Amino acid sequence: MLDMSLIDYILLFCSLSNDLVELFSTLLLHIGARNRTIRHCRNGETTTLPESTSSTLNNGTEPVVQNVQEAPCLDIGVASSAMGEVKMSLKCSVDPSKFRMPALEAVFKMVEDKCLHSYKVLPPDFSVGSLMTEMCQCVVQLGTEHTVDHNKLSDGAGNGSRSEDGTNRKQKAAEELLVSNGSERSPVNSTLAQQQHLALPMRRTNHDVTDISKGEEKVRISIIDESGRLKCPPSFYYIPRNVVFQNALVDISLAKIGGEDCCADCFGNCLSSPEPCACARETGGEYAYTLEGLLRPAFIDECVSMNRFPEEHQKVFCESCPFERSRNKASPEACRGHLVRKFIKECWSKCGCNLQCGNRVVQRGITCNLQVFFTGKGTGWGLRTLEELPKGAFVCEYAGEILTNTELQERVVENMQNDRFVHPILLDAGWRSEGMPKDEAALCLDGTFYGNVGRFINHRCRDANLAVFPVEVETPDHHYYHLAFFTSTKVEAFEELTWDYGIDFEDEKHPVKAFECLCGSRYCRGRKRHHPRNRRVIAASAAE
Ligand SMILES: C[S@@+](CC[C@H](N)C(=O)[O-])C[C@H]1O[C@@H](n2cnc3c(N)ncnc32)[C@H](O)[C@@H]1O
Repeated sequence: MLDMSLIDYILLFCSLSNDLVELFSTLLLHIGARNRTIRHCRNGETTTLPESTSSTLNNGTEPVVQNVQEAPCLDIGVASSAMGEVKMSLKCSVDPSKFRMPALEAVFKMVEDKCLHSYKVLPPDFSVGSLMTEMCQCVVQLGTEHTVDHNKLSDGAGNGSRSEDGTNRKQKAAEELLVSNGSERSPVNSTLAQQQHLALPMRRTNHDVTDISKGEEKVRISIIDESGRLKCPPSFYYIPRNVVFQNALVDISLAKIGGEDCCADCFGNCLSSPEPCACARETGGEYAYTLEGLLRPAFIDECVSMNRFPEEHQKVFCESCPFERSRNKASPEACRGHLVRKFIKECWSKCGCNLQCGNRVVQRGITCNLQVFFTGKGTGWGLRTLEELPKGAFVCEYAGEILTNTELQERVVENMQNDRFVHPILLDAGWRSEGMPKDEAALCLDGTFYGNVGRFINHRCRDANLAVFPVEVETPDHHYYHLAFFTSTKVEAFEELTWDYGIDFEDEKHPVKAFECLCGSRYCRGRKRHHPRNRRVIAASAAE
């Protein structure tokens, strides 16, 4: 359930604490000259109570005892004084004989746990305290700015409620806002376009809106729409690194890294030492990267060959395949096999080298000049490079939420109902070494709600210019790993970056084949097929 309003949060909060009286009266203390109160009942009714101009608000020292009804109501009050101070209060009915004030910390903790359990997708930094702070900020913002209706702006992860015509209201409102500011953003030529960027409806207001990463990456990542449509991509939370959604067991611990899995005795840059260190063992005794920081051509060429001619490469077959079970739980088909992938292993915290060591490329993050742009080719938004990139250059990771296969199944069903994209990628590249994991252990990455620029990379059949690699950084096993994109060929400035999702467009039951491919490649596998738009689910397997 993604359309939870602030009031729902607050109601939930109050239902948990079983009717708190003026719990947040300490948020902003002072006398109110104008009071506005909304009564919100758990049966869904909302009433605006008459505005009052009393000089005081009940400060909660006397419990306000309303009738303890079956559908308890919450009064949310905001009062402002002539001094410019604002006081917010929540009043709930309570049976005083049964009520003892709980500790505020305990209440916050309980609400946070409950929210996570009930609503599944929450910002990683969600807390009731920040929620209440945001509420205060909204009051101040709405009360002090009259030129822009901020109520219309999305503050969430693209999960705004849907209006009757099925569109996302928050998204629409953001678009309206952009249109209203459109004089600055009329269609532009590509030179101008580099400087003019589309302001996105982001969650916080105190960051550079022309940087889609919200300052989370070392480089600014601009976003642009040269088509003049003045639309935004569906909003999402930018995360530069993967985060566990809920149940995925990702064991990142120093104790798990044995002496043979790190190079504790190294110093400086491992690549300049005469002998390859222990971290190069995974890649056959030679480092995956060159001294120039590029992925070696042999790695790239093998990966490209795997994508083009999968039948010529080694595969493992599951007895009971988690991927097939996620496609059809009742009667899963036989496993189609998972390609045995070559892993890259980077040095990490237990190694003696430094962060600038040549064997630490992915963990240093994005360094090239990227831009999210509207392709205008029917493929939606895409990612391009603004500088020429040589073959083997690291571009970005595919970052997202780490889910178990079970969680993924639930999410796919939920989002199909809501007609929303999901972008999961199965982390199956290491299944050979551990046997086949159970659904709760099989991991995947989903960049739909929380993701980085990787979520904008479009598919191209066969001759894509990116190749994706499994990269071990913090964990020595192949259960959890990073997915990193490297250029598979030289890429010109302003060229779109693409990768081959590995989609079998002929496979009717495959959740991946949900779009008609418009990649434009001469090798295109999916151009002629047309699929219903409401099956827009992408589940590219890293092993395909
Ligand atoms: C991971 S997203 C890529 C970013 C996406 N274009 C966007 O606007 O957010 C994958 C979705 O992009 C679209 N897409 C990607 N590659 C495509 C292609 N070759 N042809 C048509 N649509 C494509 C499809 O709608 C697909 O579901």
